[in-house]
Amino acid sequence: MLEKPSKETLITLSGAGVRSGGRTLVEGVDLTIGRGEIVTLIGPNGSGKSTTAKMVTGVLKPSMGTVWRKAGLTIGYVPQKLSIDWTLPLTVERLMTLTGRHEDREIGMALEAVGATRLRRAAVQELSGGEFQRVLFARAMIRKPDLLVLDEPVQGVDFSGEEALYALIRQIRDTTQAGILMISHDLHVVMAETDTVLCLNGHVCCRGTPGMVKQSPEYLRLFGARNGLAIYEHHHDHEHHADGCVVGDEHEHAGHTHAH
Ligand SMILES: Nc1ncnc2c1ncn2[C@@H]1O[C@H](COP(=O)(O)OP(=O)(O)OP(=O)(O)O)[C@@H](O)[C@H]1O
Repeated sequence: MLEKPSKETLITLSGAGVRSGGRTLVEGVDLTIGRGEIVTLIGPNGSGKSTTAKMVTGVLKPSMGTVWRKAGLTIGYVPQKLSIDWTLPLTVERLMTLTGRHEDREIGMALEAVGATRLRRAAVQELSGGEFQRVLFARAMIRKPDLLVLDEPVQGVDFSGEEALYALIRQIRDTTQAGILMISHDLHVVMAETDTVLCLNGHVCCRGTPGMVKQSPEYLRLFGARNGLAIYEHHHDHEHHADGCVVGDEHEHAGHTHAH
């Protein structure tokens, strides 16, 4: 019998890291994202999630290790924050064309794909957190990227909005087969469809598949049943100093305390 071909690799980071101003921001990151795969980065503040995402998007060059990208790889990026002048009137339609010219039809299709058609002529300033996030997704998807990088996509969105956004990410993955790299603002709860979770703290502390939320009484007790989410259980084989350094490692780190 023929073996099922493995998913096309979009990007591979091998031992990748960044040093800046004499500090190691993150190091030793091994990470592969294939077509249709969802990889989630978790870790405390300052643990190197954004730095790793920036190596993936190419905004930052690794100072150690390598980053390999499929030839012609297109990346869509949904930032954590968008620096726009909130005092100037700006419609959703205009926001979609700020960084590139797109036909009316393309804008319409991108907004429709994220369920935001009715927001086309709305003022960006008046959107709810979840609506704004959808519009940012549409803006990233308009280039039909092979890889979508989402920096804390559900931050500031309430529980039901969060579920709706995860459903949208799932739908985008299913329909476009884009690879997805997501930064989670939560240390324990990640999207259930996540194929691989990487827990960072200046380096990769642990990695694995998330456990199913429905099997976690602790989670159910806290939040009740929620669809589309899962608990990621941490299993680390090392301890950290108060500054985030691994006990037994002598070099300098930029991270913070991380309880194991
Ligand atoms: N351009 C830079 N120059 C120097 N240090 C930086 C730079 N960018 C980030 N850092 C530092 O690198 C470390 C990792 O930052 P990074 O933004 O990757 O963390 P993060 O896990 O995304 O944090 P958060 O959850 O707070 O967004 C932090 O200590 C940060 O202060």
